[in-house]
Amino acid sequence: MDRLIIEGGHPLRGEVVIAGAKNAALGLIPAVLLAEGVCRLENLPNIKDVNRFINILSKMGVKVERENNHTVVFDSTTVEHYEMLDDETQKMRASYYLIGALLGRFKNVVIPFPGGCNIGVRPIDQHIKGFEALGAKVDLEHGIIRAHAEELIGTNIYLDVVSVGATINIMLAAVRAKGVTTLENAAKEPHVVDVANFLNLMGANIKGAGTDVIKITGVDIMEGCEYMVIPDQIEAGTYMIAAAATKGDVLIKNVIPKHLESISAKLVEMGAEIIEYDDSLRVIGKEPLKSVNIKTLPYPGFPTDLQQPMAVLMCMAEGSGTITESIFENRFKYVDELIKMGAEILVNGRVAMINGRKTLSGTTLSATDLRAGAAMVIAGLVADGKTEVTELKHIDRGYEDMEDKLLQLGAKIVRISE
Ligand SMILES: CC(=O)N[C@H]1[C@@H](OP(=O)(O)OP(=O)(O)OC[C@H]2O[C@@H](n3ccc(=O)[nH]c3=O)[C@H](O)[C@@H]2O)O[C@H](CO)[C@@H](O)[C@@H]1O
Ligand SMILES: C=C(OP(=O)(O)O)C(=O)O
Repeated sequence: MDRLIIEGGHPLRGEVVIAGAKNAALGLIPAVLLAEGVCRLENLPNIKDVNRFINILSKMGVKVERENNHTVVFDSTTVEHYEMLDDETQKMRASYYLIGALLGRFKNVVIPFPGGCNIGVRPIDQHIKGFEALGAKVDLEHGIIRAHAEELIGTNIYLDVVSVGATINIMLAAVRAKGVTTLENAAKEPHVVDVANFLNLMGANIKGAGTDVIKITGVDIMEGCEYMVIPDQIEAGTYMIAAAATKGDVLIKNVIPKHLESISAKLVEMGAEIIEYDDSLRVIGKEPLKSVNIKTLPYPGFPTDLQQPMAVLMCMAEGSGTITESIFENRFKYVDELIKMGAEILVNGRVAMINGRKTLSGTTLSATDLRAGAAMVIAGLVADGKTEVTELKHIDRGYEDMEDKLLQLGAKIVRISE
């Protein structure tokens, strides 16, 4: 099993280029199944989940041509399969988008229940409610999801919870429904907008993505197109936090600063300096950092995917603060790992109270999930002595070349492969 060995105490300095967004790419890749033509996606992040999804499509009969590590051409015109019970499909969360895309294309789909980070129950009832409202019959038995529709018919759908996955999934099916679908209480994340923009370029008619009411007028034909994935808000936020935590000075390139406002605002409140440019951000870590209170919320609120790295930053600050996790009910498992380093964190239900103590001591840590893994790495960068991070399979699902990027920034980090 691979592990990272990190020698702490070296401020990050220099430039880092942010990859395409994992959670946008994972919506765009299945969307190519809706095109009667060739789609070319640029700026795909070179991460395990993306490569896994590309392989799944290839096994389904999509012709896949990799131009390079970040650009892939997909031709799904000859695909006939709507059943994908492969093991790989259940290893990732985003395989749930095959339901919307295959219902849109074939009115039929058979896939296993999706996997992904173990951060809560993660039901898909809102996805199913949406598909059923569009006219599909959905069965979930023995861990297999089967959905079928004679025809999909546009309708009004109100999501009971703001769900990124349900919003994108319902859009994927509704673009090929007859008539108009109005999706209310929709998620507004940048990746929802990215998938809507891609679908519109293919010929769909989606209005309102980025607001909480999305109107989708079904179309009969969608064509191939070329599209570039947006930069990863969460990867960018991770390096912003790492720069502030190590008291470094990092220019974070290829970002959309607007998508990072909630993170920039918290870092400034803590005392870091942020300079915004058109498509980059410079983060200058300052001493002392003050603790803050954070509540995770759907976009444009503070993203749940960054609360773990933020917890490490709050360990390095003066005073005490809280993190309230309002999206997932079990996203504090990583706290036990930080406590091994001497962190003072008390979790009570959805709230973690963190006493900043400005030092952590290196030890062996397990990346319990993807963003916990990022938090462990940042903890290693700031800790006294040596930290070893195991279970890198989680980090590899969502961060492109993390150790190389950190090495370029002056971190002392090495991956041991076994
Ligand atoms: C592949 C991908 O894009 N993953 C992201 C996606 O996950 P995912 O799509 O799973 O997250 P959702 O936005 O759907 O979940 C938000 C909340 O709604 C609940 N819920 C969701 C669907 C449903 O049918 N019923 C229900 O109750 C969830 O349990 C959770 O409490 O958005 C999350 C929230 O921004 C991010 O942390 C994940 O990185
Ligand atoms: C929770 C995440 O991923 P997934 O939904 O793919 O498990 C994440 O990206 O932080």
